[in-house]
Amino acid sequence: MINIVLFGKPGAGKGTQAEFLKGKYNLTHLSTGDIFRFNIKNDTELGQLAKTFMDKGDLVPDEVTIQMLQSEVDKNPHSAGFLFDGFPRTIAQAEALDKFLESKEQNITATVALEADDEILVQRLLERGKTSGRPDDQDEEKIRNRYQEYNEKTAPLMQYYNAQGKFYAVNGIGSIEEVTERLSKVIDNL
Ligand SMILES: Nc1ncnc2c1ncn2[C@@H]1O[C@H](COP(=O)(O)OP(=O)(O)O)[C@@H](O)[C@H]1O
Repeated sequence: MINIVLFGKPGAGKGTQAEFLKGKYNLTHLSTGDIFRFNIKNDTELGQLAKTFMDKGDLVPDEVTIQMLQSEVDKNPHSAGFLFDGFPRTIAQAEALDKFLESKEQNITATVALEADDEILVQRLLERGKTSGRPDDQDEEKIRNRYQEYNEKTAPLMQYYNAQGKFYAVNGIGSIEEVTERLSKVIDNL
């Protein structure tokens, strides 16, 4: 069983790469962003709560996100492994995930980061915003706020996983296939 955290700044290509990796390694893909958006679309209680944070580019509170993620994992008891995309995003989430997996006699195998320059990513997101319909992609101020959230709350996770000897980084700039190839090399060597 392998459990991979796909790590990277907003727009780094996590969702795109996850689409390829989940099939290749037979993993259950859990994107917290996608799950929140699904709930917003269906106007659930969780969606209404998450929307107030997401629309501003703020993180959704940890308790809400952690609980949701755990229930998604529990919905897939026969999974051969998970690909976590957009989670964890804070140290509290990473600690909760470690504890939760430990209670199931599992752990995170590796965290793989997609690296890319902020200015390239902001342009990518603004481009995506033209067609995605995502309010958080359509306004440069909201995008900048997501980067601030990332730098303050998410970036420290690199150190967290590095201290566990589980952190790997690949260059996220290149064609989709090139980046998939780089990620696969890391995963194949785990
Ligand atoms: N693990 C998480 N913790 C808190 N909020 C989250 C988490 N995952 C997603 N979100 C919320 O959903 C938004 C969109 O997330 P995501 O789709 O992963 O987009 P991106 O990485 O492109 O910013 C985030 O800005 C945040 O508001």
